[in-house]
Amino acid sequence: MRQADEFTIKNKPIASIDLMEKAARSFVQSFLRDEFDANQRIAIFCGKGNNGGDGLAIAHLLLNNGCENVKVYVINFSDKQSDDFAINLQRLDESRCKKINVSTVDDLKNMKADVIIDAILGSGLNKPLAGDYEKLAAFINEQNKKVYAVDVPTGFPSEGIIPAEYNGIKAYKTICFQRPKINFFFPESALATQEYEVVDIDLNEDFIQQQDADFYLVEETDVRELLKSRKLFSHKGTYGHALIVAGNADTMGAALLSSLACLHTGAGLTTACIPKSGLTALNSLLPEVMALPRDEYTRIENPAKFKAIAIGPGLGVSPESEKLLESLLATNKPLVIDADGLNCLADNQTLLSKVPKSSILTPHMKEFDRIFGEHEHWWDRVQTAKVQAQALQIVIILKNQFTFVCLPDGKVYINPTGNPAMAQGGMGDILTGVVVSFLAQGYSSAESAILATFIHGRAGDMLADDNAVVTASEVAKNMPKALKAFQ
Ligand SMILES: NC(=O)C1=CN([C@@H]2O[C@H](COP(=O)(O)OP(=O)(O)OC[C@H]3O[C@@H](n4cnc5c(N)ncnc54)[C@H](OP(=O)(O)O)[C@@H]3O)[C@@H](O)[C@H]2O)[C@@H](O)CC1
Ligand SMILES: Nc1ncnc2c1ncn2[C@@H]1O[C@H](COP(=O)(O)OP(=O)(O)O)[C@@H](O)[C@H]1O
Repeated sequence: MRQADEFTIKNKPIASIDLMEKAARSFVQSFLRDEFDANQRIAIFCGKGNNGGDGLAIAHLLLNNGCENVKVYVINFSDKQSDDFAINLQRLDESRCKKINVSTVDDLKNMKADVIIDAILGSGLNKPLAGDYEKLAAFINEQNKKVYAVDVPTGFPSEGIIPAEYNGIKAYKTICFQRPKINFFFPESALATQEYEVVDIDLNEDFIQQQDADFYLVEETDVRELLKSRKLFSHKGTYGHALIVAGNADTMGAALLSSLACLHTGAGLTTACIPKSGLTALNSLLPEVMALPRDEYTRIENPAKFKAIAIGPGLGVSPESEKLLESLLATNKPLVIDADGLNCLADNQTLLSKVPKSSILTPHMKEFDRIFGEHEHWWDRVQTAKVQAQALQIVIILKNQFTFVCLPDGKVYINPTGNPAMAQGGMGDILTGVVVSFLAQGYSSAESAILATFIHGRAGDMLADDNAVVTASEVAKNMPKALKAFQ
């Protein structure tokens, strides 16, 4: 973003002070949508870098928008100041805005505010908060007021490890510029901000898009580009035959859910390889799905006849499961490996090196750590996923509220869809069915993973518009509608 900032200033042409003004304008627009009471006491805390410069410009704009009770607290803990901060300070001095210089936290004894704007430190944070800054963050947090952070809460790193003992400002909302910070996608960010909103500040989009980055946020346009519509004269053979090796006596539901999702995502044929005890349930609940009774097998006869194979949901961890997995690994065709398939890999790490290239692993956090080692921080976990996807030449779908799709070329696609209404057992089984369905239909592993995570989440989002909770089978059944929205 810093490069985009510089590029925009050089090429637009726009002076950095005008870009700051634009950022402040976008912030104020969003802020006033939430906080429309013009009589509220608004305290704006400004550091002396560009984040603080934004804060000063925001103060000016709020006054011009009829907010009468705006007070600026200039945080004077450092002698250094940025050029644009200095320009905006001069502008503010010439206005009627009240300004207080803060040299120590004691200067804030009489501070009164209904709402606080945090413009102390932004993306320039280069070390953990300590000393006066740490005390100031604690003071602001103790006020128990709504805090709106400008671009990033003070003390929150935009990227890298988020310390477990987070000592920065706890914002009610962060209004950030042009792109979300990567760290907003990690669960630890909940310590620093309850929510975030991205506002446009007119940075040069072409430049941003051309940047060679490690992290990409999947957007609707990407999905629209990837998805192919069903063709005239196509038939079930056109859309591939998927095999799902899943289920056990007490976890047959997992196999049914994956098969249901595979069916509803459009695979031409779906076969479920399940224990005999599940056949009645399969035949009565999912008559479209074929069965391959599993009890007597420790390997699949003729796996080559399937275009795509998934293994794991509800499978159980046992020597038989491991043998089954091993036999599929030996075919050297990409597999989708989930749940107990992953647990078998964790139990027998020698199998990991046998995972065929372009296979897709779909672990949640715990499954991931069982295979690749414990991780204290999400940042580290995603770095490991990125490295392992490259080393093993596979796709790793690391699942969470925001799912990270790590590709063999080292790129990481962040999936923005999905919601807490989906936090219920069986949701991962659905994702497996969706992934294998796309794979069967001829999409590449990377495409299947990106499409599956996005549309699975979107199907859940559509349902969550009217429902507090959505079940896994509802998400599966909503896949056709979610897909249709992209045609
Ligand atoms: N990019 C964009 O698109 C746009 C960005 N804009 C805005 O600019 C903001 C970034 O501004 P910025 O680069 O001036 O840094 P900022 O966050 O104000 O910090 C200032 C100084 O603080 C210091 N410091 C750091 N950590 C510290 C610590 N723990 N404890 C104590 N001090 C610490 C450090 O000084 P140093 O340690 O190097 O002496 C640093 O130089 C960005 O968040 C956004 O609001 C918009 O205006 C326009 C478009
Ligand atoms: N709060 C949430 N927001 C978005 N997606 C969620 C949320 N909770 C769960 N999901 C999605 O649901 C799925 C859960 O997978 P998993 O934990 O393997 O479930 P299960 O083992 O019960 O099938 C993942 O795809 C995950 O992204």
